[in-house]
Amino acid sequence: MDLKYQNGFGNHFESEAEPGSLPKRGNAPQRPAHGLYAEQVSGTAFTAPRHKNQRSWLYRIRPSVQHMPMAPYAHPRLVASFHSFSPSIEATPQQLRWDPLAVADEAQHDFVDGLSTLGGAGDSQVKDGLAIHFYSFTRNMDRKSFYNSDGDMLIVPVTGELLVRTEFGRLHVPPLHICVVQRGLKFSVDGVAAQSAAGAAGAAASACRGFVCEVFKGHFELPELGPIGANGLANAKDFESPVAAYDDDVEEEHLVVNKFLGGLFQYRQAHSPYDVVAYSGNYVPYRYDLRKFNTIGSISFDHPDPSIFTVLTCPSDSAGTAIADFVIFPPRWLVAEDTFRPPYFHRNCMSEFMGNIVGTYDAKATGFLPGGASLHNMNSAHGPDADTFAKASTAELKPVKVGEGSMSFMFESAYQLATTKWAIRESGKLQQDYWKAWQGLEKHFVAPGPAP
Ligand SMILES: O=C(O)Cc1cc(O)ccc1O
Ligand SMILES: [Fe+2]
Repeated sequence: MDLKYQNGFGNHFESEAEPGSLPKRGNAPQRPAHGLYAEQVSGTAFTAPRHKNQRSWLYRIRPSVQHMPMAPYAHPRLVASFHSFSPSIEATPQQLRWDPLAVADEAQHDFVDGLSTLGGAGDSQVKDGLAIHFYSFTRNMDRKSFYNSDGDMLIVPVTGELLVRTEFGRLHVPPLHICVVQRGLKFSVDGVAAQSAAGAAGAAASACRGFVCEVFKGHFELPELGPIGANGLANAKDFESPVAAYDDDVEEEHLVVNKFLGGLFQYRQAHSPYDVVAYSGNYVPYRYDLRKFNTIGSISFDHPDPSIFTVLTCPSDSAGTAIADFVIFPPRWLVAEDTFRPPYFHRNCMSEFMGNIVGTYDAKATGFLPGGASLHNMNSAHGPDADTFAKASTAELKPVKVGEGSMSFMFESAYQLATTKWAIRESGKLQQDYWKAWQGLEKHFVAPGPAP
């Protein structure tokens, strides 16, 4: 798909779909060019520190405020309250793993209706916490648009190429890419095959599936590099933001769905939300190709912690502690000497939700399938399964490339994650025997005899 992008993470971008649409001076001239309306969208408080401050100016055909009254919008599988006593929640510290997820009646769903909450923590009302959703859809959103007042959404496609239409222009997001659409920005998620099938409005050729991490506070940032130095991990230059583009059906009626305080609301308007002819600013959606990640690892001994695979982090107020880290496990060389090379046995004070996009993951010989997921909640012990342990304990330690053609990811959070009833019961995909993955680990200890 031949779309144009502007590169750079957190840049102050400028883009015009029609030349001369941006003001020559300042942001809010008395009469913007071409009869456009100027509208600011804020991503941080007006008074946020300058290095954190995010906002964009949109030059659009009609202002966003021109719409009909809001009304509730029903959604069966979106969960907002993560207290253990909430009727939608079934929380457990048990290690959990799911076969590839699906939604039984997904044929009728678009992206918004096809969201199913797997779990989360915290509360959007006071802007702290996160939610993890699975999405699955076979229908385009057409003249339906979505914006989230609860937080930013990081979208990880597993099956199906996405075309994400936003107020800022369009992003092509196939599997092995991710995109982030921030709080308050309108967007529509379609399947690419469906979009390009002229005349077949609505129906998609095949199901699109993937995962969403929604963060209720702040925004995703690039992680600190510390002693790694000025380069490495995800390079800022590889993040791509859209160029301005506006709809040709700007005068048609559109439905807008808003996620607010955990619930959904809807309104109609007699014009497209994708009527932005030009924009400038640093609050702009972006995509990233995971294959561009510069993977760093041990070249001596020991297995480094997976924080070296952090693509993006949404920090909490506690330094180095994330509301959500987005971590990936790309193909990489393992060369460490005298080392148990796969992920170690561990008990983490952070919660680890993982998904498999493609291939096999080096800690699990079987059972963690593309489209599947796992959750090792705070303090729940986990690590290599018995087969992986047996193989890695005796493997010849020559350089090996692991995960050729594979990609798994993790949303790691400082919060305890409460799972939904949908995730535990209704999805029908929870593996009941996951606990057995570690039961084959044998006792190898032999007490040393008394000293001679
Ligand atoms: O549990 C997991 O599979 C994720 C993970 C990977 C790793 O290399 C080290 C620690 C860790 O939690
Ligand atoms: Fe782990």
